[in-house]
This record gives sequence, C-alpha cells and structure tokens, in this order.
Amino acid sequence: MRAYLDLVRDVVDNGLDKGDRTGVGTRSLFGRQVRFDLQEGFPLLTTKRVHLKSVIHELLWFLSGSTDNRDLRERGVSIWDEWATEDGDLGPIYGAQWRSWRCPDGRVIDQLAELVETIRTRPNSRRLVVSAWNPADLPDESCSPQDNARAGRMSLAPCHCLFQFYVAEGRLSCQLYQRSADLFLGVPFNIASYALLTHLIADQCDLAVGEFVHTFGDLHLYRNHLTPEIVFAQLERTPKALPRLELKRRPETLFDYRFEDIEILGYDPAPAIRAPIAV
Ligand SMILES: Nc1nc(=O)c2c([nH]1)NC[C@@H]1CN(c3ccc(C(=O)N[C@@H](CCC(=O)O)C(=O)O)cc3)CN21
Ligand SMILES: O=c1ccn([C@H]2C[C@H](O)[C@@H](COP(=O)(O)O)O2)c(=O)[nH]1
Repeated sequence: MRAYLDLVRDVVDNGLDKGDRTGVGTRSLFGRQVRFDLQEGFPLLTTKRVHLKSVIHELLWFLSGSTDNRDLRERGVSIWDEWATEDGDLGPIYGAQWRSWRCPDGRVIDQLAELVETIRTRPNSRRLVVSAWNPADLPDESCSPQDNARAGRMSLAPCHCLFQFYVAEGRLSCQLYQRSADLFLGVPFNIASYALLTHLIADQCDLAVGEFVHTFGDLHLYRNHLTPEIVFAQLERTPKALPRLELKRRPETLFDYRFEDIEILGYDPAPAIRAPIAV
C-alpha cells in the first residue's frame, strides 16, 4: 500500500488550498491514478486499521439495492448516519442506481445483474460499465442531505460514480472513476470496497482477479486532517505485508453473499487513527 502513502504525500506537497461544499476547506489535486494487483494481496491499508466490517456491510447493502440506513444501523454500521433522514432515507443513492435505474418509460434496469451476465457471455465486451451518476436524481447542492432525500433526490451525489470491468487471460480487472475523494477517510474504504466487489464478481464468473485501477478527479485532504496526529502520523508509518481475502462459499448469485462468506486473513495493521468527517 505504498501507493496510498505516495498519494497522501503528493496532495500534501503539491495540493492547492481550495474551499468546498462542506465549509471545512481542503488541499486538493485534480486527476491521479493508482493501481493494485489483486494477485499480490488484498489492498487493505496496513498503516492504520480500516474498519473492514463497515466496508463489507456497506458493499452488501449496495448490492442488495437498499438505500435505507436502518439496514446498515441494524448491522452496527454508522458511516451513513450524517446523511440520512430520521427514518433512514438516503434518497436514490448507489443501491438504487446499481440495481434499479429508473427509465423515463417506466422500465427499471438492474445494471449489476446485466453486468454479470455480460461478463459471462461476452467477456471481451468493452461496455462492461456501471454508472451511479444519474443526473435526474442528483441533489440540490444548496439544500441539506436530509432535505434532498425528503424531496426524492440523492442525499449525496455519487463519489465513486462510474466503474468498468475488463477480462483478459482469465482475469477480471476493475477501474473506478471517483470524481471526489476524501483521501484520509473515504479512499481506504473505497479501495477495499471495489477490490472486494471485483473478487465477488470474479467468483461468480469463474475468473481469477486481475488489477484494481483507481482514477481520481478532485483528490483532497480536508484541512482538519492535516495535523501531526492524523495525516502526518499516517505518513510516518511503514506499510506491512497485505492480507488475503478468502470467500468461504459461492452462492447462487452476486446478490446472495453474506457477511460470514467473506474472510480476511493475515491482517496486522497499525492502530486506527480517528479523524472528523466533513458533512
Ligand atoms: N466527507 C466524506 N467522506 C467520505 O468518505 C464519505 C462521505 N463524506 N459521505 C458519504 C460516505 C460515508 N463514508 C464514510 C463515512 C465515515 C467514515 C469513517 O468515519 N471512518 C472511520 C471509522 C469507521 C467506522 O468506525 O466504521 C475510519 O477511521 O475509517 C468512512 C467513510 C464514505 N463517504
Ligand atoms: O465513497 C465516498 C463517498 C464520499 N467521499 C467524499 C468525497 C468528498 O470529500 C465528500 C463528498 O462531497 P462532494 O461535495 O459531493 O464532493 O465525500 C469519498 O471520498 N468516498
């Protein structure tokens, strides 16, 4: 995970000060790319403990098509609390766009089910793309997340907004375009989440895993993370060997994985580093 620390160093050294929607302020760069060979291990940050339980539950929640924060809270995951209404509504965020993209003519498209079917039947396709960026459902940036959800809009615009798969030599690779990236808190979660998604889809399609390519638009460190206890403590740590991912069971479909099916072996990270989240 040296690549992650290099990104942090890049933003610290070369980023420009920039205001943002949350009012916190950032140091930011535009347009970067890193890649992880998933054969070399599971790309889970070792220079701080990442709460993988939240990552796994969040991905299974996206895959279930749910946008109800109560389903996450029931599993002890609170990472979406700040954006949900009191009854758990987040509006049509990832789960809705991935599994039930609404068309003007009333049709509903399950992008993930179609993706798996196309990888199986036409692995050479150059159209293995899923988009969460649905302009019709985007939030109004001048309203709160909760007011957007109440108006039937997304509470937060998709950050990991488009991804594409690629099959070659029996390996499945994934590239993500992330338009906006909170490098300290969000990105370690996003890397682990898409690496896991690639493993699950590869498992369903009888493929080995290839690479995860992570492409960034606005890549930023929030100003209140640029402290000796947070970002600079992270930069002083040395990466360790990566853990491995093991899937204990292959269910009927991509949508039937359970938390217990996913095991991470040999994860020996440095202690967690707490940081405030910008809402
Ligand atoms: N500013 C911001 N950054 C994000 O990464 C982000 C958002 N907003 N809004 C929507 C989701 C929610 N995500 C989150 C929210 C919180 C944590 C977080 O607080 N992580 C802590 C503890 C995690 C836990 O205990 O489960 C961490 O140390 O990683 C991470 C990702 C990712 N997204
Ligand atoms: O999966 C995620 C979700 C969100 N983020 C970060 C990126 C930004 O810091 C905020 C979103 O604010 P916008 O004004 O909509 O860009 O959340 C992330 O890194 N990963």
